[in-house]
Amino acid sequence: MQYVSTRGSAPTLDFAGVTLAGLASDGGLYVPEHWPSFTTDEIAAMRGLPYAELAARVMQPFVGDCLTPERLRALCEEAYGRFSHKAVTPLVQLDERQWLLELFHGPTLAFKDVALQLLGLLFEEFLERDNARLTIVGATSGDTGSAAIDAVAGRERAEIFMLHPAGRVSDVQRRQMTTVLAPNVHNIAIDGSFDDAQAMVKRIFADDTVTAKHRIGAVNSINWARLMAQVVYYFAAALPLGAPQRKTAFSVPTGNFGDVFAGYVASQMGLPIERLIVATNVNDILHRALSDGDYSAGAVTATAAPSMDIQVSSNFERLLFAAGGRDGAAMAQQMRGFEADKVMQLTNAQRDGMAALFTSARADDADMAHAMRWAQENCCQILDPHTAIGLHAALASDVPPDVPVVTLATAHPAKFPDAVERATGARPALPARIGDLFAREERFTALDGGYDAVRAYILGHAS
Ligand SMILES: Cc1ncc(COP(=O)(O)O)c(C=O)c1O
Ligand SMILES: N[C@@H](CCOP(=O)(O)O)C(=O)O
Repeated sequence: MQYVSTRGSAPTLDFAGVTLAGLASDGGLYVPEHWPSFTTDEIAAMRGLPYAELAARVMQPFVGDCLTPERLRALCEEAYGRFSHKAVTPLVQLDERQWLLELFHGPTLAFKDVALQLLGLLFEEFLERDNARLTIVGATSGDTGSAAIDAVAGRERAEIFMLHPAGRVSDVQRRQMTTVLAPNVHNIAIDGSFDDAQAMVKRIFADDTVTAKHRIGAVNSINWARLMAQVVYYFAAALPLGAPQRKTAFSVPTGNFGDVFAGYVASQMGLPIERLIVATNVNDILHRALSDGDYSAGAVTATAAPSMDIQVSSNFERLLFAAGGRDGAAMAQQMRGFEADKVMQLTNAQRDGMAALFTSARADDADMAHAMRWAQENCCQILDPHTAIGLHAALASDVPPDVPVVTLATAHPAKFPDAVERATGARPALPARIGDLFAREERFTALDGGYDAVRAYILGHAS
């Protein structure tokens, strides 16, 4: 399998190449040059497989000959062996048609672990092969940071610089990052929003002084391997609900559009998906883009679901490219316009390409709290704020009544105890394995000098 950039002018790479490259050199995002697909019989034969085996089967076409099937399976077994639930991503029934897909049983309690546990191993594999080192630069609104740090801490060939917006992640999220004291981990609190942090990361990739000295890598969902690993759990959820004979709908709490784009990829591979519901908080650029074609970024508003406090939604570019006819030159021009003005109108082709599969909904903090209470009162389930936004959208959707609706439960409620307690009166406890989180020493550097300060810090500390 070869990968092409959404902006058309970066070199074509194989899977190992895109995994280590992260962002394409023309500023675009890598996507497979075509979507591999499974037949109905091949999908039916996946039913009942252990998660690691299912993962290897779904991902093999993307990996191509960069890993043997046996090696890919071994890496999946190692990655998913660290999850605290044997099913890895268990399905929980809420009522006759509503389901939750619990994606938070990994080491850092959010869906990011599903991809990042594997990505850490893939980095090691490919860096060993090239006898190379990688300087990872990432941005987080709370969950990618800890999952990436857990996956990379202590590794020989990689170091990580993780930028988070100061004061805009929960205390648990911050401590999950800043209490990891491994020498190859550098936490940086920036003065700004997640969007500012993400823009700095993209600038680092384009900064010749930095890239001349260090090979820069990505752990954010700009890295194709992140999305590839997330495709798997759409299969894991749909198979027990009747796929490939029966369709499933998914409601996906969305910020950077990685998780829901993985659902789009699953549908392109032949998984029968009735609908992908894009659920946003009041930072609703994606809801506006999908409902009336207006992709214009305003200021980021802080909400009770801080990981989705995002206005510039990186992976939307992958959907615009795929749904709009795969025209790299046009995409580059459209994105240059957006980067300059923060305003973009979707083309008719792009809107038509999305209309059949995607709908969207927006939830404010009151809607979120209402959904949390619904789950608590009707199903004895305590949800985290992001999952509750997904459930709000699922309950409000007009999916046909015979189609099961699966909400992706993207984080453990204990990551957001204050918001959960405010909405439900229940204060979720941290799982025992991180029960001492608030007693651990924290280490991070606060930088308020914008891009130049971050760049100088990385240049001064990268080995
Ligand atoms: C808990 C949680 N839910 C949902 C999201 C949104 O996922 P995505 O950015 O892939 O759209 C995030 C962050 O990205 C998150 O951390
Ligand atoms: N919500 C994310 C934001 C970064 O998204 P990513 O999927 O592109 O890494 C976070 O928790 O950091």
